[in-house]
Amino acid sequence: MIKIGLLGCGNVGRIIATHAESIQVVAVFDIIQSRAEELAALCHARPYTDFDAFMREDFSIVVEAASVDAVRHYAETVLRSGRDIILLSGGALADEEFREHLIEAAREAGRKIRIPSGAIVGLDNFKIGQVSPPRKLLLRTTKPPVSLGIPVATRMEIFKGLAHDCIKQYPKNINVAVALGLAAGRDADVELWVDPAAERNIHEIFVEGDFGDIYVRVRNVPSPENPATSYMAALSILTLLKNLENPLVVGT
Ligand SMILES: NC(=O)C1=CN([C@@H]2O[C@H](COP(=O)(O)OP(=O)(O)OC[C@H]3O[C@@H](n4cnc5c(N)ncnc54)[C@H](OP(=O)(O)O)[C@@H]3O)[C@@H](O)[C@H]2O)C=CC1
Ligand SMILES: O=C([O-])CC(=O)C(=O)O
Repeated sequence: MIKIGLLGCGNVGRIIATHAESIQVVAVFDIIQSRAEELAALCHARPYTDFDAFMREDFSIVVEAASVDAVRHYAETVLRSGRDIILLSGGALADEEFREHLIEAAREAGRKIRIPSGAIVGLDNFKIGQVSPPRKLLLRTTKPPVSLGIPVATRMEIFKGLAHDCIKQYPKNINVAVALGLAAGRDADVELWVDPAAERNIHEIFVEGDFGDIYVRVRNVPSPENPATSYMAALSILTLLKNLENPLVVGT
């Protein structure tokens, strides 16, 4: 059974801890002690607020479900300790210098950085953009006011621009845009909308290239404990973990 260390004991961390069937959560880490203790009790793991002590535990993979800042602070140490890392806050990799540095650390340590599809779908075949660059790559995200923490009376566009700028302003809401760009091999254009009529977190992806065109719409149920985060993002991590050691690999 794969042993994991869980970095971040919030909404996604809790879903992973309560659905950990094909994995063993050995240790959990959060800056808030009560959260770490509560989650550890759920999955019979050991709780830590001291990162160095957490890292002394016996696990082979760290699952990050914390924040863009946490990735910047801890990811390199994880890789250099000889562990793989799964990043849900993949928006941290929008910073090209940091990204290259982290990839180099992974290469030197012989480890892997994994970015799950998270709250969108189809990341595997958006990778065709690395072979045949798309003419258009746009993510239009629409969330309810509660997800963005922006109370509005009517539908409003709150950002239009490139993913690497959007993630700086909305680090808890648009990691998906950075993941899409990393898959497709170029920064994605982003429109971020807040809509009081929306009950779900909606991600629409538009791609055009030599292959033809794609339109994907995902209508995600917000997580009850953190409406900014779609429930599907947690399921995506659980699925990645379930398949890590499966000899049958489905998808590009
Ligand atoms: N790629 C994707 O498709 C998606 C990515 N995400 C991202 O996944 C991450 C987790 O989501 P979710 O569980 O809903 O978020 P939560 O805010 O519910 O949980 C995150 C937890 O990690 C803690 N934390 C934050 N920074 C650090 C740090 N530097 N060191 C230790 N603990 C830290 C938080 O503490 P505190 O509350 O005090 O900050 C909180 O307890 C977020 O960054 C989110 O934006 C979410 C959905 C989709
Ligand atoms: O969960 C979502 O819908 C997307 C999200 O928060 C993110 O990418 O950070």
